[in-house]
Formats: sequence, structure tokens, C-alpha cells
Amino acid sequence: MADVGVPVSAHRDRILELVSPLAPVIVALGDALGLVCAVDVPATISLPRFDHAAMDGYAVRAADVAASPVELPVAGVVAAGDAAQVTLAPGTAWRIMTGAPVPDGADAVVPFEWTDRGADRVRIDQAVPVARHIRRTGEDVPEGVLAVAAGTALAPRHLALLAAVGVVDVAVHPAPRVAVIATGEEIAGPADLPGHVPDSNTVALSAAARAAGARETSYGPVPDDPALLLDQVATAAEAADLVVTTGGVSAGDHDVVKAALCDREGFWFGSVAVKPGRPQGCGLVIASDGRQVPVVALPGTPVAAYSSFRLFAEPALRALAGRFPEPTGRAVLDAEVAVAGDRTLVLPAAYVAPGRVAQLPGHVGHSQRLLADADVLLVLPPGSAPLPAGDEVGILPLGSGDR
Ligand SMILES: Nc1nc2c(c(=O)[nH]1)N[C@H]1C(S)=C(S)[C@@H](COP(=O)(O)OP(=O)(O)OC[C@H]3O[C@@H](n4cnc5c(N)ncnc54)[C@H](O)[C@@H]3O)O[C@H]1N2
Ligand code: MOO
Repeated sequence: MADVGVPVSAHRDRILELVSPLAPVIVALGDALGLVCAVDVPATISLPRFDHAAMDGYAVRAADVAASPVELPVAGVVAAGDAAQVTLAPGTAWRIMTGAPVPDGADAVVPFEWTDRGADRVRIDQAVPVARHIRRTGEDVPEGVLAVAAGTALAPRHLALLAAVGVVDVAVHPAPRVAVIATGEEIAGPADLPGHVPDSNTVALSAAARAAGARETSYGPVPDDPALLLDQVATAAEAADLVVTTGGVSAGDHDVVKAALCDREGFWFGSVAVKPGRPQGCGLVIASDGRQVPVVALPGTPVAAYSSFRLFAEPALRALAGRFPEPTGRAVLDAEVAVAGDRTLVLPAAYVAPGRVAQLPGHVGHSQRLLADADVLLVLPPGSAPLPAGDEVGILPLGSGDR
């Protein structure tokens, strides 16, 4: 009887042990989207940078307008961008624009709507409390205080905050470089030969790598020649942080990846208790600059290749990019689902309502059609009893367009 294999989590952990976050690089904010901040970043200037008006109106002393309506002489106009710091004499007002520095001595801004908008003198119809419509220096983020913490995956809102606190570049873990190598005589040979199979794995895994935030390069496909495969892996490792192969890992006479790498120190090939995707492998090769480059060897069967990429290669990419831990998606089953005995079962499913999923009908093991139609992959742990409707299960989201 076939070996059931090691649990999915054990194989993922074996791969994660081969991986550590890539050394930080400094990039301009404009190039940092999606990358993970490698260090705590403090504010280099306060936000706001100076006390400024939050409304167009008149800067006053609140005490001078307490008995409104009152009329005050207008000393002049301050606009956003004015460099000179002006002073408010008691019993006067400065006409002030949103974003302009508040004159020394002023402690409130009266919006235009509560005045007659006068130029030389202004009638103020309503009293304002001290501090009204003034944004104080550093009230959002004081200079020197943490703005974005190490480990943050930089989204547009983080980049905006960093820019606002005077940061122009940031130390990040770079996007990992992934090399994808498909294998197999039927993939590598001339397309017009009978028996040729289009290389869908290179397309799928390159795109999945990009969707996971990596930069991908594809090599091959490589025919069933172990020496050629070793060459290609070595070439790929020179310019990659992770090498992913597909095919050639099971028990056939021409299983080229296994044949080329299984005797290498530190490589493991064997069965993982998951359906699809049982035959798997992993290990490290050394690049000429001394870098240890992890190799994740996935099965060739296209649905198994894709789901195994999500289960085993994507966590490695996240770890290289400094992202921990893996987010775990959950959804509720809308209908009963049979499980796979002693293996984890990965099944294409669709949302029937927000947060509720159902297995796609017509599942026949390795359907690329169902994978394309699905919204999520259910990840159902080993077990014997079917999972009833209403159970919460783990999912790998597939998304619309981003996965
Ligand atoms: N005697 C056994 N046979 C098989 C076992 C086993 O345990 N004992 N495992 C089966 C399972 S499960 C899987 S999954 C496959 C995996 O085999 P390989 O990783 O060696 O993959 P290949 O044999 O190279 O290809 C399998 C299948 O996928 C097609 N393929 C491969 N690469 C691509 C590609 N780039 N694009 C599109 N399609 C691809 C290939 O033509 C084959 O049809 O082994 C089972 N056998
Ligand atoms: O385990 Mo394989 O990937 O099912 O066919």
C-alpha cells in the first residue's frame, strides 16, 4: 500500500526551515508598495509639522470673541505655505486659510461662515472655544515617535503616513525572486509532435508567484535528462531566492527532478498526506556567491502543482519577504463535504453567500476547469466522517483576478 505521507504542516515546516527573510534593502517610498518594512521607522518631522488652521476663516483669541457678535480689525492674511510667522495683537484678527500657520498669540479659528467675511474689519457672529479649528504640531504623530513598525506590509496608507512624517526611503525586505522550472519530455519537446502537452504549470506558477508579491523568471521546460535539469537549477539559483520545479517527482522511470536531486545532501523526496499533491520534494542548492537557495519540487499534475504551490511555495515566499505568520482564511460549509481519510483534501469550492462556501459539483480529482471556476480551495484535514453543513473550514482564497 502506498505510503500515506507526512502531514501538510510538517512538509511546510520542513520548507520554512530552509528559508529566512531576505537581507533588507533601502528603497524609495514609491517602490515600497507591498514590501515588508525591515526596521521600526520613526517620524523625522512632526505631523502636523506646525500649528495650522483647519478651516478658512479668522485666527483670533477665543477670549476676544467670547461676547459675540463683536467686530475686530483684520491685521492681514496668512495663507498655506507662508514662511513668515506672524503675531496676533490682542483684540485683532488675521484672515487665515486652511493649512496656514496659526499666528503667535491666536488660540482659535472662526470659520468664514460665522462672520461677515470682512477684509479690513470683520464682524464675528459666534464665540469659539480655545483650540477650535487649530491642528496642533505633532498631535497626530510627534517627531521621533514610531510611525510604521518593522514587519508591516506596506500598503498605500502606510506609505502616505511615512511621506507625511518626512520619510523618503525605507528599509524593506525585497520582493523574492522566484525561478519556475517545468519538466517533462512531453512539455519540453516540439509543440507539433503528437504527445506534446502545453506547459500550463509555468504560466500558472509564474502568475501565482507574482500574485504572492514575488518577481518571477521562468526557465525550461527541461526534458527528462537529470544533467540538464541540474544545470538549469544551478543557473536559476544564480538569480533567484527560491527555485520551484514542477513534475518529475513521483515513481516513474523518467522522474527527472527526483533523479537529479534525491541523492544530494539535505534533499528530501517523499509523500505528503494531501490530495492532490502527494509526491513532493525540497532541499537547498548553493549559488556561486555562497547563497543557500531553497528548491521546492512540486508534482507536475497541473491542479496538484497549483495547490501545492499555494500550500508549500507561497509560505516560503512570504517568509523570504519577511511576512509572518501566514494568514489563515476560514469559511463556513454550505453543504456536507466528504473528506479523504488519512490525507488532507484540497477541493475547489465557490462562495454561495458571503463567508459560505460549497464544493463545486462534478469534482473529478484533477480538473483544471473546476480550479479555474472556483473562488477558494477548501483545505480539509484528514478524517473519516463527512464534514456537515455549518462547519467552519480552512480555505486558500483564489480571488477574482489577483490570484
Ligand atoms: N506509480 C506511481 N505513479 C504515480 C504516483 C505514485 O505515487 N506512484 N503519484 C501520482 C501522483 S499523485 C501525481 S500528482 C503524479 C505526479 O507526477 P510527477 O510530479 O512526476 O509529474 P509528471 O509525471 O511529470 O507529470 C504528471 C502529469 O502532469 C502533466 N504535466 C507535467 N508538467 C506539466 C506542465 N508544465 N504543464 C502541464 N501539464 C504538465 C504531465 O503531462 C502528466 O500528465 O504522479 C502520479 N503517478
Ligand atoms: O497527489 Mo497527485 O497530485 O493527486 O495526483
